[in-house]
Amino acid sequence: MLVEEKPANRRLYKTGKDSTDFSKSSTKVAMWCRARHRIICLPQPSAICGNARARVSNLVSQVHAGSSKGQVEFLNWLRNRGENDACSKITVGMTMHGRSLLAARSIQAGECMLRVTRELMITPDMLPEEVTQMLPKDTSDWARLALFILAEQHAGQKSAWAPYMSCLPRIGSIHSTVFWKKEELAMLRQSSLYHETMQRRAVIRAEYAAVQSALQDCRHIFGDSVSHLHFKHAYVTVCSRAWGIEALHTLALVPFVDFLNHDSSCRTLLSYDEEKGFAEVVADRDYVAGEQVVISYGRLSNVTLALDFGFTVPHNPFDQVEIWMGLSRKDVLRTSKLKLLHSHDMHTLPKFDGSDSGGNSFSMQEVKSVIGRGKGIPHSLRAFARIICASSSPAKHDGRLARRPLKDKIKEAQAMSLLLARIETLIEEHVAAFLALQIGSSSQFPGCVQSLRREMTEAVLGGELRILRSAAAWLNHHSTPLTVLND
Ligand SMILES: C[S@@+](CC[C@H](N)C(=O)[O-])C[C@H]1O[C@@H](n2cnc3c(N)ncnc32)[C@H](O)[C@@H]1O
Repeated sequence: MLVEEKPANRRLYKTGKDSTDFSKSSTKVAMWCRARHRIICLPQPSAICGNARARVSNLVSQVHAGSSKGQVEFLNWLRNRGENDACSKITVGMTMHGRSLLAARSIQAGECMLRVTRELMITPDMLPEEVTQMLPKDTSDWARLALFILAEQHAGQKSAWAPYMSCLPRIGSIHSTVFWKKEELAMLRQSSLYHETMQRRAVIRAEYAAVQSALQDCRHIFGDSVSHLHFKHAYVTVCSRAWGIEALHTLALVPFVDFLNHDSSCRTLLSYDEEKGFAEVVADRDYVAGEQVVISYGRLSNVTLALDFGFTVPHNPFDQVEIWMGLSRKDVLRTSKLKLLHSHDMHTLPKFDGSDSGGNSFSMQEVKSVIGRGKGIPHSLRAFARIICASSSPAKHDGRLARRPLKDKIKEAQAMSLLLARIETLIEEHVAAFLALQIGSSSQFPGCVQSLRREMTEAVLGGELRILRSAAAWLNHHSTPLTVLND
């Protein structure tokens, strides 16, 4: 059987469009759930809510209530703006996850913990008009909010948002893989996170280039020079804190709400009430006074958490792994197989030069049961494997049929074996990367930043390995003619 390997630089294959398309595709990816006029808002760029059990360790003993000068100033500023419903039950403090929100008194599940008004939200249209006029039309909302932050930070104490701006992360304190050194990122080569990070960097670079004239002509707003690092830091700050507010058709920074840390077991989301014009957070559990209050950023894998937010969670129930499958150039049936794939909406990605790569990337999740139906391994991936394995020119309707197990059990077993071989190769590569990480002496990762990034790498590779092994166990069981599934 002939299988084409993943192209060396998948970034160019992933969208087949220029890098600035990230912002548009992320807008599409973002999801909101509507309940009457109340709309659930989700952090962007990311996805939906989660309910699995893997709690953030929010030990009360590690919590320090809000006493720092900056935090007191921030809370006073919030009250002066009339946002009393924000902080009547909640206060600001520090935990092992940085600035955090804490219950100021006991809170019951189902209770509204905090409420903030529309006026507190920072949206991209709040950039000064003279800056907006200088921006290319397709400047993303992320870039616009990044420029807003840079402008307000330049204004310093004169900014109406100064107490909030001073609470935003400092340069060097966000651990998104976008900021990792070459040798740190190299540890992640086996993961899709590596390519996604390169892609994100390219997007930020392109957006930085596109806003140059605004930065240069509005020095009175931004200061004499905004370096690429400053812009990138502001951009990633937005990625790690902004929410998509569908009712307002916008991305928004929501001060105070963005001090909430993520817990993958939490079912609490931010919702926006269109009629009353406020956003609120309702508790999904009881909290005792002083305990850290958490929210869900969505059902996010460690790859997304590491890229967008700069952290990972252990045993993340929403982990995924990307698998590349492609038709070989040497396959004599390649053209007819490609035609068949395309006629059944099974896309193959274009290469940088516009030609067809003959393959695609598939997201796989953990397969929970070896003897079950293999939920977690996408049907489209299995169909792709069946089509790769076809040894005669497939009939027109075969694409649809390929989504079901083949009637010929030997052929079905061959297709599943092909998939298994691909997954076993990935397992070997992941194990080798994992071993290299273990062997790497601590002198290679001297400081706490390095050891944190090493832990993040372990969480990403470990999660992917867990999924790959679960799929291999299922495929091992279903890749002989005796055990293949019947539809
Ligand atoms: C929306 S902000 C939350 C407030 C943040 N802790 C702060 O200091 O401003 C998101 C950032 O909080 C941190 N964070 C949130 N949840 C976390 C978690 N479960 N584990 C580790 N860090 C977390 C990460 O640094 C992330 O980029």
